[in-house]
Amino acid sequence: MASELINRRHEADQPDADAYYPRPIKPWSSTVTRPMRYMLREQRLLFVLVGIAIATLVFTIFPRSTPYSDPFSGYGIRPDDESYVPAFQAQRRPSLSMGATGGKIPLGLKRKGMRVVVTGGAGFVGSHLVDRLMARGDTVIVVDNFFTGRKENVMHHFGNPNFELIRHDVVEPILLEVDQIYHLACPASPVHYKFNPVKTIKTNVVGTLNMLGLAKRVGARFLLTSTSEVYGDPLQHPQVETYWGNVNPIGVRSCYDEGKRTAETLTMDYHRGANVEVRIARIFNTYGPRMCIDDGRVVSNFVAQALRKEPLTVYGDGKQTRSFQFVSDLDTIDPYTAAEDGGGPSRSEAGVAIEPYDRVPFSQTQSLEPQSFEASSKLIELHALMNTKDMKISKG
Ligand SMILES: O=c1ccn([C@@H]2O[C@H](COP(=O)(O)OP(=O)(O)O[C@H]3OC[C@@H](O)[C@H](O)[C@H]3O)[C@@H](O)[C@H]2O)c(=O)[nH]1
Repeated sequence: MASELINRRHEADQPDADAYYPRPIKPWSSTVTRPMRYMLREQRLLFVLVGIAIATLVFTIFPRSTPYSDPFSGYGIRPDDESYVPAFQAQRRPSLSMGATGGKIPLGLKRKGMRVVVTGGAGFVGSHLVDRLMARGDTVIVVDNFFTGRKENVMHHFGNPNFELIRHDVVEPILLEVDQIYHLACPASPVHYKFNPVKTIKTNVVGTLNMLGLAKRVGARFLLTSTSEVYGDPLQHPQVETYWGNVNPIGVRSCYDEGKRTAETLTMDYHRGANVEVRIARIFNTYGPRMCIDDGRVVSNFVAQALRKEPLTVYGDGKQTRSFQFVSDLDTIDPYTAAEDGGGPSRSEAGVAIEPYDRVPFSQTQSLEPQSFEASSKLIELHALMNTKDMKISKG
């Protein structure tokens, strides 16, 4: 009993671990003098002063001259590109470029060309457009997944500091700071777009959504390359831009026809709903250099068969008609800017009507749609269409 009491008293005498004891306050003189003594020891202060002097000297002799660098991604940024001013910087933060110091011309004033992205730019039509934009002095970023596009189509621009090539599928989002977006990415030959129909419509819908989202985000102007196939099997000839078409929604070509129609819808909805500046070009049958020999379209098929001295295969009854144009006409002829009263936003049709194939033997019969596309002989220049100022909006 006694021992128990003794032990308890012992516990009571122990200091309480949780109790708060303020630290003894140091005299103020030691708080000030300790760091000073530290600095003065071993000539540390001298070293600091010499460091400041060297830094001042370096910044005076070599003023800041590197251009703005994109804070978002590594895509397409070149430190040597002084003409590059991101769209959002030019539009929303003008004071940044105007306020650049160091004896150089402010970045915004040195800018020469546009910074543009061309999706599908390694393809047949896209690569010709890229040539045109490069010649104009633009900085061009080509985005292509090389499903039908080929590096050889743009290889002659490799090494040009104004050119960049990115392997990317537009069904995945991409972030680029650009002023203009030319959206061409999609297989265009019936053989190719029917190869994987789900992928084709996904490219048209999701891919176009992604690029429109980009346009909205960076404030870029957007051009959609649509197709004469939005008229389906037209009941009106030639097709005027206000004609809404006659399209089969469940046919084998629907992935492309309806895909492009949806892409047009999305483009207009982004324009009306998000104020994105848009252009839509409905391109008719185009042929020319860089078209693949196995492209599957009628011109390449006929040329390949003629070279091999084989009979030309004409599908169906051979009475179908198309409007054809040489690819350079799409990129070099003076612009026809559409947007007639009641028409969509700068919609244009390109092509010239030709006679049906009435003198070639046909060796193959198959059920086909549509029977004819006829443009009203309007020729457009894609890049000129993109740069038109007028836009008339359909009231329909
Ligand atoms: O070997 C062939 C190939 C095609 N044809 C016929 O020639 C016509 C043209 O066919 P193509 O395959 O060249 O192209 P389509 O006109 O059907 O589609 C094209 O139209 C507009 C563009 O946007 C697209 O690039 C493409 O889909 C069709 O009636 C087709 O049946 C042949 O008679 N023989």
